[in-house]
Amino acid sequence: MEEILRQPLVAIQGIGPSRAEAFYHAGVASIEDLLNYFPRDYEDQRNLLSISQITLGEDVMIRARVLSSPQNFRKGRYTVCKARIADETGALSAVWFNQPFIAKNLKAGETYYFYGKVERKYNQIQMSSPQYRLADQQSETPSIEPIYPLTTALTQKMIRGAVKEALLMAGDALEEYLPSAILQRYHLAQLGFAYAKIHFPDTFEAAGLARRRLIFDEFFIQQMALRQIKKLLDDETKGQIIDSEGKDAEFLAQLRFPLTNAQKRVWSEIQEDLCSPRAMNRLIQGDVGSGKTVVAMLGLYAAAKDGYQGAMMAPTEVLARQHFAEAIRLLEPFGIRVCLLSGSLTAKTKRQVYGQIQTHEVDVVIGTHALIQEGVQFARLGIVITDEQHRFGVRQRVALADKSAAPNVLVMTATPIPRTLAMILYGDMDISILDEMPPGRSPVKTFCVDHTYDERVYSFVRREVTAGRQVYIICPAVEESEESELKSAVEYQSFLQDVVFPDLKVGLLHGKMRPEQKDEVMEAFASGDIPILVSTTVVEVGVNVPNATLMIVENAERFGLAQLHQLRGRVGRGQHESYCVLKTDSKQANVRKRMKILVDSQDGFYIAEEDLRLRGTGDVFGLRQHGLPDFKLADLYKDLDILKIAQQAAEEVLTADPLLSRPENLRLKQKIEQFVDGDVLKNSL
Ligand SMILES: Nc1ncnc2c1ncn2[C@@H]1O[C@H](COP(=O)(O)OP(=O)(O)OP(=O)(O)O)[C@@H](O)[C@H]1O
Repeated sequence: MEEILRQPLVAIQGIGPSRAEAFYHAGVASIEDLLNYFPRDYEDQRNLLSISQITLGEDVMIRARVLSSPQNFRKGRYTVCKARIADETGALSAVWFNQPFIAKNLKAGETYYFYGKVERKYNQIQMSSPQYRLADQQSETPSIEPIYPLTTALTQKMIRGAVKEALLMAGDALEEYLPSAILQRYHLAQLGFAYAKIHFPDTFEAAGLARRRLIFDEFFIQQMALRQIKKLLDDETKGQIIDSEGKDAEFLAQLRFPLTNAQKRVWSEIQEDLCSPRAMNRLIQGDVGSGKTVVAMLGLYAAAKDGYQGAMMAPTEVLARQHFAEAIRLLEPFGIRVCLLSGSLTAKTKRQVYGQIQTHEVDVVIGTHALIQEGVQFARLGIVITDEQHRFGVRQRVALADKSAAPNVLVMTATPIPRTLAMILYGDMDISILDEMPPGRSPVKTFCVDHTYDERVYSFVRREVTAGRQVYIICPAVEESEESELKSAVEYQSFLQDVVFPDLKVGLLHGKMRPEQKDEVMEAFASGDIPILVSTTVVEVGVNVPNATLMIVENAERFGLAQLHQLRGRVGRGQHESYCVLKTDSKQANVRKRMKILVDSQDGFYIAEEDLRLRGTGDVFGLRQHGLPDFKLADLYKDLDILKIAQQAAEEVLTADPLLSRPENLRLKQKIEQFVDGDVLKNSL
């Protein structure tokens, strides 16, 4: 029955290849796509008024005749198209901005329906950018009409007509697949009703119910899929059992500090996972500087001590080196053999290292992802530690689970993902949170200034350097072009070196440098040889130089809030008072607002929530990178309550029928499989 949904658009009467192509450009290829091409708004034609009845400031529908041919004229940066329109009770002007083609489409003497807001402008009554369509001769019943997002070759009329046909054709294919108990408990509309009414509602209430049901479905199917996958992994993986109970004392004794309570708690959660036969699949979420590295080292230590190998993958070469140095310091004293797999190794050395890994001559391998992904064979891999951007895909894990023994996987993230989002992104993982900073940290004092403060900022830099501290100066990547990113950091470094601080060493770090060069600079900065480092965001994640106390971010408006929070996290990592100066010349209100959030708060979770609130889910600190599935209707911020019931419902359905083997759940099961196989989750798998 559902085959009908997969039919191409040409199956719809009246849609030929060229119109199908126009739909294709709007992302609509099949009948199902068309049904899921939701209106962005509605026009309320029930509210058909005569011109004399109009209340200013409200959206209204009028039926009016175009008096004379519309005219285009320029006004500043805009092309304005203006038409006089009238009914029996009065006349007004309709105006459109930057849509000169309207002048050709609207015919003088014809009668149209116009829908839009009527306002008084320059002492004239005018309707701004109204939707319009030719009034049919036959008498029509007034209705609520959908307004779809348009692309150039499509009109509202074409889409409305096609959707009407598609709904008729789909008929039974939109049969309900949710158990009726769930529909009743959560007051959800039937699926068929939802599709019919989201497109052509009789009332706004019906449209609301339809929307709620379809948003529920988006969340529900996604949650069900993640839970199914988690369950599959839980049931089927035969994890490597690493018993570290009571064996960590000597490691802990060598640390220069006791673990924070949060670190202790998270470590014991990991220990529990490690000694269970089910493979660990855990995410550690910790704000910048909360001390994730030492927890990772404990994991590697435990694995090595129990006769397993461990791998830790870092997102950048700089970070891999830093972790490697830390591993040498913390693990080698216990006879644990550590090696670095880095892009800068010669092919010969690499082969040697591969051999050593295969024969278990090394216990812990630290590297960047590329190398680990090259298919390094481990003799006895017990634990894999990675970062969130490169978390093992679900598919990879399922594949690993198929083998005799699956490694334990620990994913670390410093991105303060709001909890609600974390549940969506990582619904297939267990989550541990490091919600405590090591003692002795004081907040990084943050200021936002414009270029008129340059001189003062330079003196501030000098003051910190004179006091023996170090400074980062971050330059933004400029407009996607890597060339210009490189240039701006390079130019600024030479300006600072030659003109402002000729007596001090100003280092330079950017992604285009060779790995050895980057290492050299990072090492020189870490050891204090370079007091001032001009860098691109290469230092964003994880770099740890506790003596650095001042960070200056140029063009701060170019960075996302969470990214700025990450960058700021490079200072304030030691005992000294630290500062962050956000430089921007932007006067835009939203930039000011965003900067103020950082000036006022140090709490990554709060910052992320605010970012989410200010921006909606459009591009919350690059969520795309996290593989967040695209929701068509759902908005993570506004629809949280629906997400919550979707989670409850998923729990309920799976508790009653864990394998979805009951006949009434058959369609649901198919839907989930389709979802997992299909495009929707592709990114996060
Ligand atoms: N319990 C602790 N007490 C005192 N200092 C600690 C503690 N744990 C970690 N540190 C120190 O805090 C600093 C930050 O730790 P680490 O680099 O592990 O942070 P992180 O969570 O990885 O941060 P980021 O996300 O910024 O990389 C390091 O200098 C580390 O030695």
